[in-house]
Amino acid sequence: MSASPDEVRARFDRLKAREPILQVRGLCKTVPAKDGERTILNDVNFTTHRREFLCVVGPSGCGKSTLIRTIAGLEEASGGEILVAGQPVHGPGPDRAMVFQGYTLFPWLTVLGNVMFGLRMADKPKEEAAREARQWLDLVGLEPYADAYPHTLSGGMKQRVAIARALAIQPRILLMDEPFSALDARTRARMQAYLVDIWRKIDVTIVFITHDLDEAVLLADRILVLKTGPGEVVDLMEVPALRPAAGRTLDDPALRATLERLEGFIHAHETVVDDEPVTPVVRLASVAEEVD
Ligand SMILES: Nc1ncnc2c1ncn2[C@@H]1O[C@H](COP(=O)(O)OP(=O)(O)OP(=O)(O)O)[C@@H](O)[C@H]1O
Repeated sequence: MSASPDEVRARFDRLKAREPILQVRGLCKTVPAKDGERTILNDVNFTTHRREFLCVVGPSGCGKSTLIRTIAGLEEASGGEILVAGQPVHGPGPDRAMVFQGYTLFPWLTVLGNVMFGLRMADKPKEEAAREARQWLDLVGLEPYADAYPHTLSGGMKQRVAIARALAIQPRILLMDEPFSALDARTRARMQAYLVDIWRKIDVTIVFITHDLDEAVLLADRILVLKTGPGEVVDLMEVPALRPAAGRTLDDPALRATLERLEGFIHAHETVVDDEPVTPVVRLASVAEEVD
């Protein structure tokens, strides 16, 4: 059943009254090119609030990864600024953690060792780091696998360890760059449900890149829509539902309408980048259909 417009309005009023955690102001990114330079991101502006779940969508090559990597401090902005809890970003920091698409666990460390890694780097004593790491593993349902090595785990389990490892340093923002796109549709749907469950229990703001518009509509509070050539914001869309995922289904007419609007935006702004055709946006199954 759709949430009433008044309920949705009240929810977004509450969300926007929360402390801004991520402020992106006039962000530009240029890179050297044959004929001078190429603008990848142009004047990107948005604000994300505490405990918000923001999805970022846009056609291939529009600069989604560049945006999230610049927020992470892995790339330098060419102009503008990024503030996390009011502080300017000048490089990577413990207030932001990233989960990538590929499996990035350290293969020579156990699951527990992987989750302890950031805690040890932050000089936590070994026993305290192990105790905390076990709590994070418990949160993602993998405490029984603490002593296993990554190669013995399924793709979904590896990403749950990666999420636990990222959250263990207690970041303000969890940055996720297409974290589930290498997973099959069923596992992906389960991971979406896990992620929302975890996010509800902890104080973290999520910025989540996806190619999959269904995934964005099922997961997000708001969806940042980018276009290509150069990457610019075309909309910051509020998803008209009470909360992400649980109970959301694309049978809900309001969500269906949001999805259609998103598809319209993406198709209208799909373009040719550097004379190469752009890969079409992929849609996968809905959480409601797949989760057991
Ligand atoms: N350091 C760089 N030097 C040159 N070009 C770059 C650099 N970083 C990114 N690009 C180009 O900028 C564009 C945007 O790349 P980016 O990976 O951010 O897009 P994306 O929206 O994440 O793409 P996809 O959806 O395909 O993953 C691409 O055309 C890419 O080739």
